[in-house]
Amino acid sequence: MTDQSPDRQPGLEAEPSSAAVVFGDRLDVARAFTESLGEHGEELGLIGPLELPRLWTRHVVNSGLVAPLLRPGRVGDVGSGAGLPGLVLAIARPDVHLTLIEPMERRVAWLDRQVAELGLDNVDVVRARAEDVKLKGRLDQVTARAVSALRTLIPITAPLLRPGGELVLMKGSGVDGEIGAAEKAIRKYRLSDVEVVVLGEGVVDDVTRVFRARVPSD
Ligand SMILES: C[S@@+](CC[C@H](N)C(=O)[O-])C[C@H]1O[C@@H](n2cnc3c(N)ncnc32)[C@H](O)[C@@H]1O
Repeated sequence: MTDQSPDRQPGLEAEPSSAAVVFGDRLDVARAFTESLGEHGEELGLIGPLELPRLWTRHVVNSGLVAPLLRPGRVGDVGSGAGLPGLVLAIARPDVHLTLIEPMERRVAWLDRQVAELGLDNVDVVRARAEDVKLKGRLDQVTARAVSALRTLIPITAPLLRPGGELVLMKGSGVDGEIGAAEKAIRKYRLSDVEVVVLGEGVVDDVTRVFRARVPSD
């Protein structure tokens, strides 16, 4: 563990050494975001009262581990909430454009404020549900975390992808069961190259799992 910020808020997890591995030269921006989320997240209803002591590892580093799966292009993050993983990925990957799709007004206001305060020019925030957002068939990749089970998440995320686009959906240890329950949706949206990618081995104690799949190119 390293603690770069002796003034950090009481209760906020000290910065783990994995943060430097994941964020590299973007660590200062990730640190500013984490400190701001630690300071305001609970009062704004963005994180629960138990999250401060694990904010870095369970949320920020966990989200940032997905960054190497993104390709330069346009990525949509469905249900960004506090900015996980979308805003964190925008911090880690300034070469990728992130569109954060979030229906709740208060969360959208938080995301807009963070984009401005962190000086990010590769993010836009759209207040909408995934089902209603005017981005059908436009995105190269779609991410999501803690929005819903795959069997309901695939039908609201896959339509946003351009032909040949890719789902990059963060999931917990029950992902294999979710894939089984989502068989019908996987067939309906003709997903191919379905795999579970495990990220962070040797870097963090709790690995991150991603459901990755491609929609047809035609
Ligand atoms: C449990 S929170 C998770 C937030 C964040 N992704 C995270 O990992 O902390 C679920 C978020 O998804 C949003 N959401 C729920 N249904 C949605 C939909 N149909 N389209 C877009 N966002 C949705 C909610 O407003 C909420 O911010």
